[in-house]
Amino acid sequence: MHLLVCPFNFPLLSPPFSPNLKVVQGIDLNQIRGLGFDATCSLVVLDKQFRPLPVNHEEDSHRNVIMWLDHRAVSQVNRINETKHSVLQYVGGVMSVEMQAPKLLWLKENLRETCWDKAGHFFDLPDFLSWKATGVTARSLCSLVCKWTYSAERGWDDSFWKMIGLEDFVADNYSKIGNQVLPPGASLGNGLTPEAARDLGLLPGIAVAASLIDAHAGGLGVIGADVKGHGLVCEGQPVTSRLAVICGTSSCHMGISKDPIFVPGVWGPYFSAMVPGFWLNEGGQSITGKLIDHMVEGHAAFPELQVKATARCQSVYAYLNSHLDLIKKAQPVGFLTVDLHVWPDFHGNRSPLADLTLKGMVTGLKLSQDLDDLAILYLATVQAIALGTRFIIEAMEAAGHSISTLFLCGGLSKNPLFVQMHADITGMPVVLSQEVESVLVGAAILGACASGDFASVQEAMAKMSKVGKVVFPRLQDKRYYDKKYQVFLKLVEHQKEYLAIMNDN
Ligand SMILES: Nc1ncnc2c1ncn2[C@@H]1O[C@H](COP(=O)(O)OP(=O)(O)O)[C@@H](O)[C@H]1O
Ligand SMILES: O=C(CO)[C@H](O)[C@H](O)COP(=O)(O)O
Repeated sequence: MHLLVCPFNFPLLSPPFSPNLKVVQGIDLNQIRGLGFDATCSLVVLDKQFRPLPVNHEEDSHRNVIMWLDHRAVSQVNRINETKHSVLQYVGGVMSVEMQAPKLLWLKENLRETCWDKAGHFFDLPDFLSWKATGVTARSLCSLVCKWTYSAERGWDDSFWKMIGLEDFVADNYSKIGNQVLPPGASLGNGLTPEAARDLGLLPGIAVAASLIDAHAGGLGVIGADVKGHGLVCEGQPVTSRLAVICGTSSCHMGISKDPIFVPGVWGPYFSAMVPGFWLNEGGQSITGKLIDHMVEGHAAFPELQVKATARCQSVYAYLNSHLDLIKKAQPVGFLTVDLHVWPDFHGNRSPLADLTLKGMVTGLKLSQDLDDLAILYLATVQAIALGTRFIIEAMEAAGHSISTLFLCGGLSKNPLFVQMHADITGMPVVLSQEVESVLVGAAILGACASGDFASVQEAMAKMSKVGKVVFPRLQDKRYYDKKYQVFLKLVEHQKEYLAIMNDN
């Protein structure tokens, strides 16, 4: 049996459906039984005839997607948060500017005639993809619960939409944002339409699953693996002791529980939004991989790094890691940042502070800007991201989670330094999957459920997620990282003090 996975981790224009067909090269198409989608939670806007509508003042309908990390709707989200509506309890107490309600309100307030009045369908990107494949407009419970304030138990809350000025959705029974909701992995309609099959180079009628947001697919892809024989504390413990960390452009920290846990500043609790029957809390850092790229590529020594890495046929990150090994001498590599500290919120803080006004900070810069400086700044950035993970875990544990093991996936999990720093700084073992692209495993799990090959998502998770490597923390370095963490917390405290000084009249 082969399962096709189609990840779309980027916003795309509505038509045409432009897949990467390499994934099925050399495979007998008759063996492809199910198709699952995951994508970032970007907002796709279509008119009543399903044609793209512009989400910009230039009226360019080729740009009909508001990307997840777009922070245009700051005023709208502030007003939504001021309502203190009870649905906000289920998004960590504070709605993020990256969710869909503020973006929708922005469209209504800013592009009334060119977009809002003409709009027929607002989709989360994963739901757009499953609609495009099947013609079925049903939404996934995952996207609606996590980004649109839908409750798995109570459905839409009319009073919320009325209170924030989007009563339009209530009046038409939510037809534009979804009034048919299916659990991730449920089979959609008659499967792949002939038109989509032609576009994708697949056979019509294969099962297509209700989709997942990318981070949630990553969570499914890793969290249920059988860990026997790896010497892990989580062996024999409930799955709720595992935290899936999906780290790519951003990082998402997915923890599950049997009962709802309210963690201030951490999204959720969301019922059945990832693993059916479990509540999900989702911590996050809005930029992580993007921040590392930004720090490295913006440094004066980057051109020299590129030349040297290319000469060795290495990625810049592999080169930097080996360079750090050279300059560390006898000490552990992490100790190179004793006087260089980074606060990583260059795009605001998602969790646990839920403060989009926070900015990045670096302290300890010198006049020199050579390759050693670049490598050490890169290390301090990686450490800052790992310290941010520790900050999120502490908030989750203070609220009732009990986490013992991290399961990492996403582009950053290919970086051994990033993985080791997460182990050392959190003090927890890090499990990497056999399949590096675990987000795709999550999408394949959906396809396998839709095709009926597995009776439940849990069964598919247990069979399809596999442990690869385990990285243990260097506990002898704990004292050093505890001190780094103390400085980390001071940085944000100081940033708030600066703001207070500047705002004092
Ligand atoms: N081989 C690698 N070594 C180190 N870092 C990597 C590697 N590949 C990707 N990355 C990092 O991962 C990030 C992208 O992760 P990815 O999961 O592909 O992104 P997305 O979240 O957008 O799907 C990049 O920003 C980069 O910092
Ligand atoms: O909010 C999300 C998950 O809930 C986004 O989809 C996610 O953070 C985007 O991630 P990336 O660009 O790293 O794939």
